[in-house]
Amino acid sequence: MTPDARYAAAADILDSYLAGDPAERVLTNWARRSRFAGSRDRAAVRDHVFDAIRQRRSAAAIGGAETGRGLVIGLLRLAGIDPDSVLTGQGYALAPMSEAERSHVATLTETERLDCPEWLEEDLRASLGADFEQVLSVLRSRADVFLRVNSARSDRESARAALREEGIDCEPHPLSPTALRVIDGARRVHLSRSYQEGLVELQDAASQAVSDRIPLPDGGRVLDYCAGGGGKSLALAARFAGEILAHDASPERMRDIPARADRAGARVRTLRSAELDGRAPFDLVVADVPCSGSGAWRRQPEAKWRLDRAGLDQLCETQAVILRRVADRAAPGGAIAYVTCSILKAENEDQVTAFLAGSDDWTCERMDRLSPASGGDGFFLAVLRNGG
Ligand SMILES: C[S@@+](CC[C@H](N)C(=O)[O-])C[C@H]1O[C@@H](n2cnc3c(N)ncnc32)[C@H](O)[C@@H]1O
Repeated sequence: MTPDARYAAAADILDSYLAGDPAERVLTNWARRSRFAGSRDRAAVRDHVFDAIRQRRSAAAIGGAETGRGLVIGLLRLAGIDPDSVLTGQGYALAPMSEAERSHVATLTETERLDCPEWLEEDLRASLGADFEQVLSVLRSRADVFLRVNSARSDRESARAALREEGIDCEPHPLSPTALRVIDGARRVHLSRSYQEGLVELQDAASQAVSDRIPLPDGGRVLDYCAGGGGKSLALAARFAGEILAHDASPERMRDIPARADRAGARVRTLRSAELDGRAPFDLVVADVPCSGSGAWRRQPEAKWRLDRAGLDQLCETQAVILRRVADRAAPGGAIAYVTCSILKAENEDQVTAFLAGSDDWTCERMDRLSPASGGDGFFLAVLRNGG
């Protein structure tokens, strides 16, 4: 495909996304239909699509329309590329710009320029304070790919050298002693020996930093209550000699955990909800709760535009319920590690304050906020201790 044809394909895919289809599904269907598209074409089209979604508001304003075509014109202008050089009408390129499109000039408001959802501006300003502009700007860019070195199997420099031999170039990242940022060869990671033999896992650097800061008990029982695919469970297992029990309200989300744990040589056992009471109490419960994902909008930009007030309120309610539920399962003297990948106070500090107000036996031992400006996703961690 020519570079112009890739932009045309992105415009079509963006039209379906704007009509309500998940971008990932539209991309997969497009790739199936487009046998002529090689792996480089697919990667480039995908990048255009997700770049446009990350910058949806500013690109629509600069492009003159919230359509696939408008977003592509806006995206090109934002990148300093003359749209006339791409919308040529030749071959499979988009049709040339009309006079109205060519002469469109937009003066963007600050929230448009920062791709901030209008309705959430006040909450984000209150949550981020002086960092509002910097964090929102960072969230408009692509996320880095990070690996976690499995410290039970290797050290960071040896893993880095093994990856280099397989054509994957990495550098250490300051957020965590196990974090490697992939500089080149990210698409080769899944097939690499280092990955398949459990030397490294894919995990955001800030997610690793959060796991590093969770205080593990000396022995005893650890429950990962919202385990999902097991990212936190596996990171903790590398530092913990005992068994980690993984649970999720949707057990199908944990289906990859046994294979991932085998690869890493980790002791992680999945539990069904009905089995929880029989294993309680726990010395540590990790509650990596469902949240807005606002700290990870770089990685999942669709979530930014999908979120609304009712959805956020519902998430906050679920988080409060989970906190109360896990508190009932913690041992005397035990801890809860409350984690979100949100940058919103309502899901972070406000949840901790509300929980402590209703729970005399509990205190907050530490609170950490990891900003997306530090290179990884935005995360929040509160360690709550039961005085017993
Ligand atoms: C942020 S994700 C977990 C990510 C995971 N810990 C990791 O590090 O890869 C939140 C998870 O919470 C689960 N969940 C949602 N509501 C829940 C509930 N009421 N109880 C337990 N898990 C829940 C979701 O299915 C989802 O997998």
